[in-house]
Amino acid sequence: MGEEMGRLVLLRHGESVANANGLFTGALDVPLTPAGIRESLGGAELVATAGVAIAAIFSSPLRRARTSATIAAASLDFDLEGVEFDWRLIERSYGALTGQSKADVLHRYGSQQFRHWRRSVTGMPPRMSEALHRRLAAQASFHGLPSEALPYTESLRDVITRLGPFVSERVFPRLRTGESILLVAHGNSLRAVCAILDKLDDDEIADLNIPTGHPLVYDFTPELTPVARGGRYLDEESALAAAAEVAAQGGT
Ligand SMILES: O=C(O)[C@@H](CO)OP(=O)(O)O
Repeated sequence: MGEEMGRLVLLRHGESVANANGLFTGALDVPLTPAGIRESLGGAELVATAGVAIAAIFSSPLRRARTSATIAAASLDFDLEGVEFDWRLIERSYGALTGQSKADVLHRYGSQQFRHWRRSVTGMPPRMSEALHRRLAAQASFHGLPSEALPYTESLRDVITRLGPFVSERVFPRLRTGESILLVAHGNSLRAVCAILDKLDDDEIADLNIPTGHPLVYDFTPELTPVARGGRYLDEESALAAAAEVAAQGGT
């Protein structure tokens, strides 16, 4: 039965400089750290070893995802020119929190507000200033993208809304024809993809954390329901330990 359906592999970019410094990143266009480069390579090698024949790679156009997608393409012997970029995979806009220290925000506003902004479905960080918006829009990765690619702030619900059409227009049709896909994106844009695939409720979304560099594989029934809810990490034990570390960022 489900054998002819393609597989979907979700890969969060490797550790970025902002991740390493404990900053809210969102639309900040930061590079990977050396450890993040190694993580991306390790993640791609796991996909290659698992024998998933990737027919399409979609990536967020932000630098940290682009680098990870490039590393993955090279390890999977996938034509670099064939990597497709889609702005809808960009990280959730963290509004005025962009670039701020998670520990400072936690200290200033308390754990309830911190978790509401960071993990709830409806929580919206305060809107960013015009000056910050101008500075972020001027980053090279945003050149040529539509204005919707850089909202002044965003809830996870907004990210789910922008990714719904991406999943139904670009992902599902290829899975139906048996093509396997690699999606390279960000912690919160991938949480939104999981929310769509698994039809997660608000509490499940709030508890979901995606670690950097660990491939998460979904297999589907012909009705495009995940065979295993939540998918399966190729390196389950270390991925779950890394997800717990993400959950604890900022001291929560
Ligand atoms: O800072 C961010 O943009 C995200 C992902 O790196 O962090 P968080 O896990 O706190 O949502």
